[in-house]
Amino acid sequence: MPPSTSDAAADTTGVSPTITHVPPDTASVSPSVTDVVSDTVDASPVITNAAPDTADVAWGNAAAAPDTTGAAPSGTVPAVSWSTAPSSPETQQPPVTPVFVEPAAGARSAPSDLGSARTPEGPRLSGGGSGFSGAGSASLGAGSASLGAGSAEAEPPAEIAAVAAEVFGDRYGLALDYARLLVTDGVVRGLIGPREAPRIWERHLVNCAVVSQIIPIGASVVDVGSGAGLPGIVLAVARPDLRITLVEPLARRTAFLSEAVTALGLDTTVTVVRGRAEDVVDGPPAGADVVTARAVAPLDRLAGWCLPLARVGGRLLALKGATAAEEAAEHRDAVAALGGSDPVLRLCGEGLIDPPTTVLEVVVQSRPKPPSRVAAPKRDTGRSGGRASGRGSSRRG
Ligand SMILES: C[S@@+](CC[C@H](N)C(=O)[O-])C[C@H]1O[C@@H](n2cnc3c(N)ncnc32)[C@H](O)[C@@H]1O
Repeated sequence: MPPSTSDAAADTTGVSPTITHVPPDTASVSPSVTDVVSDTVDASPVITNAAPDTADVAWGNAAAAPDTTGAAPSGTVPAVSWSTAPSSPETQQPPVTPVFVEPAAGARSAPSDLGSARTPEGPRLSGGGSGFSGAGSASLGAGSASLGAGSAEAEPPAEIAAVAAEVFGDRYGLALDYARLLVTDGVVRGLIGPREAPRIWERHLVNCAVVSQIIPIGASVVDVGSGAGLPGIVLAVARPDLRITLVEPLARRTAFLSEAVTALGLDTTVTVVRGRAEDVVDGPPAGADVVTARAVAPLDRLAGWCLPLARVGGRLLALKGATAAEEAAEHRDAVAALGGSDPVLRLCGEGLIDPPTTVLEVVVQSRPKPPSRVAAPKRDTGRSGGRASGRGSSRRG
């Protein structure tokens, strides 16, 4: 089936998914946005009691990222090389049991403390900051040696400031607080690569926020593999009407997420669950209207993890990179076998960012039958004169 529109991006030529253009907004700024995140901090000494990671967390631009080691197909997702080289301690731990992560103790519970950080009219491009890192927070900022420099980097560059203000609206100040957190504690604690700090807005915050264009009002959202909160916390910042669950298996990341949620005053709308997506399917995250994932795994595996977390009629929104269309075509059959629709390629933020954020949307159409079991050997009842044998066999007296 050819794309439904002819003005699709060049990389979609000849492949099948329908391409849907989300109505563009009116802003004229076209920042250069790419999907590449470079995180080289896996060796960070802050890693201690981390849960197991998987080999699928370093997806993306394998050629460009030294730590992707060819384990992942190139170009399947924004290349967030969050790390996890096979030798990482994170890979050597036993599986984790899903747990809810309590909000950080002592952190402030209401965003009102942020006060002057809110600038509904537009970006605050200078000023003393909101005192976010550390102020009233249990541990964010503690031990951070680079808050000053990081805080300066948290301001969006001029060319994207107007877009950021438009995308986040009256939550812009909160987005700025989150940016400040990412470029300070996020870097110090090894959740964000240092090189990401200067481009945190265009490559991460705005890139994720525009996906809210295709999320209905009041939706329940599960963000699988949130990492430092992308896109989950960004969506929570931009859209207070959403109820969001962040699912992330690594302890140091859920610790950061929990602290960030509390410090940003998002406790009432955001829940952090430590666990793998495939292990939380029987828990509260299940039955969601929308499941999001960015840079977590190729579409077939992602569908296997995420579709069971959505209700029938709910949707997986997989944030992907430039080769999304090819990935959709490659994995269409696998997704269908999992009860998903044909993936539809949706472009979010057109007219705001260039390139727009590419999302593969899959609707949950049915629940696939569980794999059939191998028939158990017939139990010998003894009536035929044969001998009952084997473990667990029994005779009636
Ligand atoms: C490359 S990072 C991306 C983080 C974030 N989504 C972003 O775009 O910046 C992949 C994340 O997926 C998580 N992850 C890997 N396997 C997972 C699974 N089975 N269920 C949930 N999360 C998983 C990893 O722990 C890691 O935080």
